[in-house]
Amino acid sequence: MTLDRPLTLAEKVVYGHLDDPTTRAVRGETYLKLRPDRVAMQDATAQMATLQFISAGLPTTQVPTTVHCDHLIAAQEGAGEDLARAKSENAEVYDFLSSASSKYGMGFWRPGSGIIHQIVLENYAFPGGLMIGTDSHTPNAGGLGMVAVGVGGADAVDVMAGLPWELKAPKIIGVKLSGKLTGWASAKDVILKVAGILTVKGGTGAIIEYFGEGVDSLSCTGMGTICNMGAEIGATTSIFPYNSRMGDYLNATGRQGIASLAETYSENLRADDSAVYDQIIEVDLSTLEPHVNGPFTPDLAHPLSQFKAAVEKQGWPPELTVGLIGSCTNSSYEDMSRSASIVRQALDKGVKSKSLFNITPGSEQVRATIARDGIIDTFEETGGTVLANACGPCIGQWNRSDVPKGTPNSIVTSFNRNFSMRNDGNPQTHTFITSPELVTAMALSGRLDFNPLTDELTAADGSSFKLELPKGDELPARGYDPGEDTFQPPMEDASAVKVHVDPSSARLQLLEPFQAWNGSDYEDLPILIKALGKCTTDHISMAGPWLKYRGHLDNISNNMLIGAVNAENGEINSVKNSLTGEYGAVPDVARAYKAAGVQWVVVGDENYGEGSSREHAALEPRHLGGVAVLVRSFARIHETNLKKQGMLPLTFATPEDYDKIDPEDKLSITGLSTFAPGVPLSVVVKKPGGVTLNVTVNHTFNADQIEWFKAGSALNKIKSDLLS
Ligand SMILES: O=C(O)C[C@@](O)(C[N+](=O)[O-])C(=O)O
Ligand code: SF4
Repeated sequence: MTLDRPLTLAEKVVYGHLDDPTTRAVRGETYLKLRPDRVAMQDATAQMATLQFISAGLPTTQVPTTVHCDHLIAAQEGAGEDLARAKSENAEVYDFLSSASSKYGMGFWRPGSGIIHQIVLENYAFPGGLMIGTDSHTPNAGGLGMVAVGVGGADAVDVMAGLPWELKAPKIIGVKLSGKLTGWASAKDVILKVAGILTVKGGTGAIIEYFGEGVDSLSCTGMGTICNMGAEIGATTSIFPYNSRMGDYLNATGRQGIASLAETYSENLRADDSAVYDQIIEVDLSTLEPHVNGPFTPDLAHPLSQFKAAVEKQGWPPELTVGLIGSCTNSSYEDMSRSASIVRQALDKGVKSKSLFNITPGSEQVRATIARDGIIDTFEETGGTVLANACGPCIGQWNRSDVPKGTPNSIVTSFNRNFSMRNDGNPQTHTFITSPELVTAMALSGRLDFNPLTDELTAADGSSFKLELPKGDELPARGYDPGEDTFQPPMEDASAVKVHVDPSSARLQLLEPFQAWNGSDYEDLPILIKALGKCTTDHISMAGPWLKYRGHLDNISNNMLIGAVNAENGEINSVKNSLTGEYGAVPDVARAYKAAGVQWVVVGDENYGEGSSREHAALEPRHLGGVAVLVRSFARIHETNLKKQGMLPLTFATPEDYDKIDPEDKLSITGLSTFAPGVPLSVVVKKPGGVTLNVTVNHTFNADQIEWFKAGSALNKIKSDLLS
């Protein structure tokens, strides 16, 4: 690609992976066909991706691919017991993924290995690379200078099948970092602040690229934290330029060769001096203070100095029931060692954690190293519970027993999301996000409004003391201890391997192809639900106890939209069946429509489908008879997932038109016979009294994607192309 302009780093990496190097890319407009270097899938999304790969009848993956078992391990007693229980409870799913990995040439990281994004950083990420992952926090690898993008399983299938991966050329938002972190501030606070500035939809369609002298004051894993949480502002991904901190991390994790290549070609691993950004945000690290974000949304940012007042004013429960450090966002050696230094200070004063305190190491390597270095002992000495190397409470895999469901309470985590009900299924749990260091300090005090910069703790002898600044090693001084080898490499000859799906299984179900479009407009469709306000993928396809059904489309569809707020009555999981006039659970009403041969639509608000890459949020409405989702705006991944599954993601040309539609209206989607890129469609809204109004709706389909819709799904199109 010959370009007559200076390039940002993100463009250098993206355009360097074009299928056709002559493509001329226009940011925000051109659909790029790209060739990723790698695919990573976590066990809760890999099942459906693998089932789609199997249904396409493809022989083996064409691109290096790994499967990571990290989401299905429920936290209850602690690492050993929880992992043993998970291996027993999830044996069927692990066997399916393990055998499919062998059969289709994928590496398999067994349960206990660690969280996908930490494993990727430790083993596979490299500066200048491009990868996709079936998890929205895939961007964590931006901490090693990679363009790493979260996608739905169907996108992964494209790449595993040897097809190019399609991405609309992103805008590039620059974040210029100056100064150096001081005091209690950490890398986490950079993204907590940026989230407050950009909000949960501010990064949609954009790559966030960090630059400036402040970059060099951040550790590699700290840069990973910042990139990881870029998913919370809807960013396609985030990326840092190559620097010595990345080199140090690559050397510490046995990748000296990559480090030396990156040093040699570092010019290509940073933006050109006069690169142009679509927007620039400046953050002075020297004045950056710690932040606490929440509750219920990751962009509700509170500088620590203002948080105590906010807790009081808002009436959030000030007692801190549980502090949790870890998750893919903050579970590095540096995170653990800095947190342990705070615990140690308190223990030396005879003070243990007043709140329950849970710790999830990011990987077996981190666990083994912090165990060797006495850090686990320190956590356990203060009463902490070290959980399995897994997602656990972050995704609701938490058999929580300290607080009855429905009880208002506050927890604080070093995670990346805090949506309602996400961690423990309790809508009254107020989850706040901050750095692991601050989580630890708050847990020691037992209070949500504890500020270590101003407040004191009481020592065992009754004296008061202030916590000193956290101290920790960015990398283990004695090197990493790899711990147990939990990796199953791809098999050389997998011809004898059988992938078995029991037809009577409750957790795995082979997929049936979706029906092709019938060539007609959609007439007088009922609105299954008009969702009000925030409707994330956790609202559309809840995780937690539903994670066990992620490989069984019909069973998991019983959680469809049960967390969405019905604009008609302000309730969740209660909608009117327009055939009977009775109210019922959303999935039940959808099944009643399907049984009656009635197709339906969903109406939604801003940033619909925010959050996870779980394509179940698109597969489920498709499976239960939905044909379109009409909203004010979409989150990127979810909009693509809806297209991939043959649904119509549509947006109001006039956002205020959302208010003109009432739940009992009937919608007709017209103009489909001339469905074309850039040509809006028209929705005829019929009110119960017979009044009708026309609403113009937009879409972002390109010509290829319109073929997905006509074929019934992208997979149907792939199969027909492969067979032709
Ligand atoms: O949906 C899941 O499988 C859990 C997940 O890791 C997915 N995600 O972020 O894309 C998450 O954090 O929501
Ligand atoms: S955000 Fe939570 S659930 Fe998702 S990958 Fe990270 S640790 Fe796992």
